[in-house]
Amino acid sequence: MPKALITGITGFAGSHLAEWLLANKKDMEVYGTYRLRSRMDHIKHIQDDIHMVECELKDPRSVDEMIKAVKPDYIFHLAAQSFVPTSWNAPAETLIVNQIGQVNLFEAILKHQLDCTVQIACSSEEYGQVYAHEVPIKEDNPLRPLSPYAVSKVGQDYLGYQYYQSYGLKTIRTRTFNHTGPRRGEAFVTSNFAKQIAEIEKGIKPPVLYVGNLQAKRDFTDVRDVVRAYWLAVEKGVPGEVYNIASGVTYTIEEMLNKLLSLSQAAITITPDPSRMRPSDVEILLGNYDKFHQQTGWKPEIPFEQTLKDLLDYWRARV
Ligand SMILES: Nc1nc2c(ncn2[C@@H]2O[C@H](COP(=O)(O)OP(=O)(O)O[C@H]3O[C@H](CO)[C@@H](O)[C@H](O)[C@@H]3O)[C@@H](O)[C@H]2O)c(=O)[nH]1
Repeated sequence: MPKALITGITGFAGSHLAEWLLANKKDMEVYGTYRLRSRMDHIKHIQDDIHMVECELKDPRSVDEMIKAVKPDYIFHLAAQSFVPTSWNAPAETLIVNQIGQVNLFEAILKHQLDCTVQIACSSEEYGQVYAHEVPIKEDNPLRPLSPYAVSKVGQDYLGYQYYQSYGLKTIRTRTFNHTGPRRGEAFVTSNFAKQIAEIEKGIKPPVLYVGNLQAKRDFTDVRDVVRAYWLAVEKGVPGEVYNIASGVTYTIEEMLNKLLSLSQAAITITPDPSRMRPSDVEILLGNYDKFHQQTGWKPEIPFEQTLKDLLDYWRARV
């Protein structure tokens, strides 16, 4: 049986991808890496159907042993320090986890001469400073990263390119724009606002919702559409290539907030919280996903309103 390995399977996208593979690729064995301190809540319901392997990506020996033991046919490299604000507080750690972790993975694959396809979770944050005439953004847009996180993803992206060119490692880079849905970490904006609304509805918190920069524009895709794209990337994508995964629609964070508020009966006051502002924030992300659509036929299917409703209901069931 072919084997799919998901780094970061205990996380948001990783757990959704594992679910999708179990439901749609019945001839595939699903493996995932975890660290001793990983929380298992997101995969508890599927733990009997997947194989979990302990691995610290920062440690080359740990990665080497994991790759030697699993020998995957497909790798979905989703594990990362993925929160932009953390990257200003911990830039070195962000670079080590994201870039060195990936180098360790690549080196282990080469050492064990695996013939596997590796999807790399790159990011629209890499585009960073984007000018009005450049949207919707195509893959050949200049990369002008505005955070240590974005720089770390540029590094992952270019390492993917370089290992393909140098060694023929079959990497496929996906530059995914913002994605959300149930299980989204509460630090990220959609989940953070949805959780605050759910807490206000339950009377756990006063009716005040704290916000950062509401003028930023983001292109949101449902995580369940995104993980389907990740499978199509390894199945139909061209090794060495890079693809945008996006919805092709952009909303200001304020418009997204208003959509969430319209799903609630609660009377809520919006209050700016200066600690939520960033040293520099990407003003607009709006992706052109034509290249990926032409290669794989993928397009997003779940409407944003449905995604936000599912996310709010997720928090309503938890707070
Ligand atoms: N987190 C957060 N963001 C806020 C808030 N208020 C406004 N924002 C704004 O909401 C936008 C989205 O913030 P995040 O949800 O934290 O996501 P991100 O920085 O855009 O990064 C996400 O998308 C990338 C792809 O573009 C991913 O690569 C990254 O891992 C992450 O998922 C940013 O412009 C941020 O300033 C708030 O209270 N919390």
